[in-house]
Amino acid sequence: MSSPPKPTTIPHIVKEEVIASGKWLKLEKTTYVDPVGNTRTWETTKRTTRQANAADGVGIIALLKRTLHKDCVVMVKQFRPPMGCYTLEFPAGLIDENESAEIAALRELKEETGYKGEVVGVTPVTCLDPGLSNCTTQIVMVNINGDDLENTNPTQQLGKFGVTLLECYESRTCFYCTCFS
Ligand SMILES: Nc1nc2c(ncn2[C@H]2C[C@H](O)[C@@H](COP(=O)(O)OP(=O)(O)O)O2)c(=O)[nH]1
Repeated sequence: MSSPPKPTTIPHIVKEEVIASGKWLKLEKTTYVDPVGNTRTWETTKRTTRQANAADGVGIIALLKRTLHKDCVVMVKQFRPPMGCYTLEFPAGLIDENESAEIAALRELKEETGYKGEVVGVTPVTCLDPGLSNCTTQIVMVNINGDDLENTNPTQQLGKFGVTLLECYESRTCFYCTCFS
């Protein structure tokens, strides 16, 4: 005879204790009740910089549009200390205090690539690595008018990002890309 099923429980957080804290990140021990009613703990990382009611950061899918060129997705190459190597990424950054995702995206795009863009869409807040961290992001879609004089010779404000353009083979999708710098 099988044992009777445990009653289902609404999972919830019991307490969050800080184990270690730095300037940018903290490690917490999260005590929670799981969906079958067991009390358990989880090791959780969080950013210390999170603003109330906002995602931690933005990721920017920026499409460079120029006459007589295929559209290009703008990527940045940068050295990432946690990886110990260079990575090729969508431009991204943290949302500042009192900043919207849209404004943060245009600011970060300008800083990292020199391009001035126009927001054409933004996703809801989404988590990034929920088994590790409560970090969240919003993906912001941006068009760049590459024919605009201020976008013909963009200069980065921070000077530490390598800007790479991925050319779109298909005008409607950007899944098949070739790389030139
Ligand atoms: N996780 C983590 N994040 C960091 C650390 N130092 C800075 N950051 C954050 C702050 C910025 O939003 C972003 C880039 O920092 P940075 O390279 O010092 O850039 P910047 O201050 O030159 O713009 O990363 C750091 O040591 N760890």
